[in-house]
Amino acid sequence: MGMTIAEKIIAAAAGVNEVKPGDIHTVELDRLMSNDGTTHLTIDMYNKLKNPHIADVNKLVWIVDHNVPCDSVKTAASHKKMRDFAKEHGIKFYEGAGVCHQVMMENHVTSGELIFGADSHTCAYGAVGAFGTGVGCTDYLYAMVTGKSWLLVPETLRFNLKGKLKDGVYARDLILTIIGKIGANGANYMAMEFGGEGLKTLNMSDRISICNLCVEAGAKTALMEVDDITIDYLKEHGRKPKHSFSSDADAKFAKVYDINLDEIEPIVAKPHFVDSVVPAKECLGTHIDEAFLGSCNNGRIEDLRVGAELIKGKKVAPLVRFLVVPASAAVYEQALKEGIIDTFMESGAIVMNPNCSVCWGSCQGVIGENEVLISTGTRNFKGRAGHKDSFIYLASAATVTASAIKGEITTADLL
Ligand SMILES: CC(C)[C@H](C(=O)O)[C@@H](O)C(=O)O
Ligand code: SF4
Repeated sequence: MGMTIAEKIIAAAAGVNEVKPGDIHTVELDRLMSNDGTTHLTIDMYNKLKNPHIADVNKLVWIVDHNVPCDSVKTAASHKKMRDFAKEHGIKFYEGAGVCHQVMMENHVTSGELIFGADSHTCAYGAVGAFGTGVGCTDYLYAMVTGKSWLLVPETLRFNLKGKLKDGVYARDLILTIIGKIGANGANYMAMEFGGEGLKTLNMSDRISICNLCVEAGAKTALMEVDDITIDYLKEHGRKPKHSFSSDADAKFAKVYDINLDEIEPIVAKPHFVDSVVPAKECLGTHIDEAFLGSCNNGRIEDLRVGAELIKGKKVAPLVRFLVVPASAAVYEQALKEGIIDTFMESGAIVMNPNCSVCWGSCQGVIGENEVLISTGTRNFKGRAGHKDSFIYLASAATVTASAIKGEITTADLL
């Protein structure tokens, strides 16, 4: 029987020839990422084990990214716990290097790997054809101690991409459209697989943005076919694929969607759900207090370029805060070289260090009561960016930047 990409990766990690949805398998994990959101809890549990040990320290990558630099005495204590433990055990450790998923993509992930991350957006790694999935710290600890875990083989939703996105329309608009179409529970415990001719028109940054957000439709993981764009990206970063899987012609999908990229328009997700999507044009004129360009979804150099091109020679609207936060130190450096940071500074934007920033909403840039934020972050749940009575609209880098310039929601073509 034919298999999907998710099934092939699980079969390889379980050391069996064939798996099918609903089977449960013990799997060997390739990598284990954890960040400052929960690692202190993992360490506390680890210290209570009867026989604490790490199966293979080389699999572990720990990243301080959510509250960087540290914003409270409480956070300082959990960061110190993480740092000390990483040092004692020789765990690969990053702090200030950027948002965990971007750091993982730049430095570690390769095609065909099976990766657990103690973070829900670990599905981003599907951009290079790796099975990444988010786990809680208990599952993380088990995997850390044994090097293994178990997986229920998910069904797969297949998205056949056709055509090409129009000018001024971005990957972010595409994935918000898909989430709006299938709903926040539309892919619960399923793999979302992307392929087709249209995929070849999307660069690695687009692919990361698409896979990253699939968890907002409930997906267990997201996966893209490995192609020349994947191989070139890996080569540029000094890596080779572990496996280059694509689905068999007779693979079984729970459902197949044909998506015509030419039909996608700029989209906005309205407060307080990621699937509350409408064409951005329906939100024109909505007053904003703050705009955020950053996060693991849209803080890459490609996103900053889009924003910088729009804002060059213009100013952020009076009394609006525009926070620009590169997703990694590497992105920041590249933006400096290209004069992009200068452009943002000249416009009156506030450029911050690489971190989760407003997307996480408990470190910097939090919004107050009744305030409105337009954001390239991943979530717009009530209170996510600050006060419980505040409002978040999600959109592409272009729509966010255009809105920062206008002081109200607008699209780039209307500037
Ligand atoms: C802190 C972390 C556990 C959390 C997640 O799992 O996604 C965060 O990154 C988020 O985006 O809400
Ligand atoms: S940038 Fe946002 S979505 Fe990404 S890891 Fe940080 S808090 Fe989570």
